[in-house]
Amino acid sequence: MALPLPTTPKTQFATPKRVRTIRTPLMLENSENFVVPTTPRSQLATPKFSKAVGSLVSTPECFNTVTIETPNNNAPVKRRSSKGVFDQVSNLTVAVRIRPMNAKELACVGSADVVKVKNQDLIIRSNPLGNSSMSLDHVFQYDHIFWSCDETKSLYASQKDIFATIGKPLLNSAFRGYNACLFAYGQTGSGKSFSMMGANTCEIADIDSEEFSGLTPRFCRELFERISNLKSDTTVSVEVSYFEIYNEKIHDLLASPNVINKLPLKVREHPEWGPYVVDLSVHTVKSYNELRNWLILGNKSRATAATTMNEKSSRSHSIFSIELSLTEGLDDSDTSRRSKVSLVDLAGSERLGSSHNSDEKIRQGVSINKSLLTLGKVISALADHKKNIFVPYRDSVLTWLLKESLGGNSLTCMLATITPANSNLDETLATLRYACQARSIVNRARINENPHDRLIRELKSEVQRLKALKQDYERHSLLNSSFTAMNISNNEELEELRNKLSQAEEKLLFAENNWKQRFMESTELQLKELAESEKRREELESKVRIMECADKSVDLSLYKTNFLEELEDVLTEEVTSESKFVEKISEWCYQNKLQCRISPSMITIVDSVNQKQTVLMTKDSKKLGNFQSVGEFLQSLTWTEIKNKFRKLSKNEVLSSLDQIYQALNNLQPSDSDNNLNLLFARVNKSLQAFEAALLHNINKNHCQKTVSFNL
Ligand SMILES: Nc1ncnc2c1ncn2[C@@H]1O[C@H](COP(=O)(O)OP(=O)(O)OP(=O)(O)O)[C@@H](O)[C@H]1O
Repeated sequence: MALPLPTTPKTQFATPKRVRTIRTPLMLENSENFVVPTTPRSQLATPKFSKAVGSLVSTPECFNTVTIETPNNNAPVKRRSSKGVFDQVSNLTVAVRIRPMNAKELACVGSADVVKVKNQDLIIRSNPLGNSSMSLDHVFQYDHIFWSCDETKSLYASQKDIFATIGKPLLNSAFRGYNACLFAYGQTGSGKSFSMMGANTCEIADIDSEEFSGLTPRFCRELFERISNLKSDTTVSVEVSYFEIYNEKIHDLLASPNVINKLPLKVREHPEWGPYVVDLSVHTVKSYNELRNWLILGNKSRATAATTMNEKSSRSHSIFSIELSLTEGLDDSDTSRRSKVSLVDLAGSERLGSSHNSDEKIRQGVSINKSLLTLGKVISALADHKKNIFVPYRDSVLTWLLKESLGGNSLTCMLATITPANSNLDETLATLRYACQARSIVNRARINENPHDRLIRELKSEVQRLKALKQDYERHSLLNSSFTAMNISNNEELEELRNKLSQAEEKLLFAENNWKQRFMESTELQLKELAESEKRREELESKVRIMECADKSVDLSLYKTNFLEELEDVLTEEVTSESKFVEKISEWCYQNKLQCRISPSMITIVDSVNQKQTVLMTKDSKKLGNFQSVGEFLQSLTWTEIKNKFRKLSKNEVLSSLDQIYQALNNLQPSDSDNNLNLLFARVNKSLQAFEAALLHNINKNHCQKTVSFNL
């Protein structure tokens, strides 16, 4: 689309603040191909916006105004570092894509294409005072500018070109073990989803179409192509997850249908791996087709809402993540690397006021803006490069989750999408300035690998480097063999190099041996544990076998017991002849008022009235059968006279003795706290009382002899 021919401004005007103004001769311009300044780049650098100078410039008739909006030259330039903590320190790669004008934009009264790409410059022409006779050109520079407005022109950048320029380098990085992130930023309808996913994100044919397929499917396709070309001893694992952030809430786009739309997921931060989504479903994929199915499923689940700008405009931020793990080698010297790739399609960045939305959409817009607003704050804090500046990553879910991708352990690319229509000029300028600022962000990426692998890899590359140097020197010294003086110095350097090389080789050998040793130790330990658990498993299995066997073939009914039956048996057990004998004797004694003392083997019968006693053995029970009655049997026994050694006690004496015992017990009463002793005393007391009662009850008084006898 041709730019309108600018006419020379007649009056002085104020250049917008924060931009440096230079003057371009108007004579050199034409409507087709206007010319941008040929000033060397270093001179064109614009100071940072925050420190930028505003100036009032009087523009002569023959000049049009050009503002250079590229970030200042003090921003860190791309650099690599093989030493130190980080493997790669580099600025965010920023690319801009311009889509063709759509029917609606073309139909606008006075519609015009205000975007022009010239060499490395992106030029936006504006009429600051709404006056078509005055124009202001904003010149921006980025790492890549993709002009996708007319495919018949050579400048045209197709989906394939875009992937080749910004997608492939990230894929290369992922295979080397770096985290990577690609995010699309721009106003609604500017082509973010088209660039990231394709024309129609829910159809296989479109996702795979050579013409329309976007960055994400191309990335995944090439990922599996490369995997298929890897060495056969490489073990690969690919896991994918897909979620959206909608109204600051996270929804899993790949969760099973019964989980979907349930409670939003939460973000947590792991000290080593950074922020992550808790309980997000992760799916292992073995082929591109499998992965594409998940991608389409996720795209279908995305929340969409119509806006005035784009019928199916997405109001959510979506993040598709791929985790790639590679282990090379099948023996003890294998090395493994892993990387996480995040492909992010942000929601439209336009200001809320520019779309006429319902309340719900305004609410969505507020949340979307919160995330994008925080993204803006994060980008400006990171672009500032001041030490200890606070970066508000945690102020929104989006920035928290993108923390590693913005100024962290990741190689990151931002794709800013814009429309060429003059009706979107403000949004376009805002997007481009945002993108400019993002260029200053410096990421510090590390290869994600185990420390041993890292050490060995670094030493190997050092050995390679030194070997190459040594060969160079040797070749060099051969060529110059005729120059003795030079030869001497070369020899010295060669010697030094040899030393360095042998030291590095020694270190490498040591590290490899050390690693092998540790590997063997841990393998041994694992084998031991395996053997232990195998043993336990066998024991358990054998127990199970025994139980199964017992269950099948042993008749346990024989061992069944019935307690009540057994008790009954005990109670009804046949009384032995001896116990019957003891029973008969004691009964007879009781009836005839004789004392009968029973012990296990003998019975002593005392006739206290006649002062006689006899002893019979229980084992003589059979003798009872020879007599008519127990009395007869007892009379047949030998009775001996009782020799009374004890003085007979009077009742009073007995009672007073008991009183004394009670008294003593009272005096000896233990303390309240000694429960066991108290219990014992209570029992003694009770026994004494029982004894006393028994005495009184069984007393026989003999008034003639003034004696009492106790029948106990
Ligand atoms: N480079 C392009 N070439 C042709 N058509 C394009 C291009 N970029 C975008 N479009 C078309 O423009 C329309 C809007 O694009 P897209 O849906 O990608 O915008 P978006 O920025 O993702 O919007 P939203 O923020 O609402 O998601 C679509 O119909 C898409 O096909």
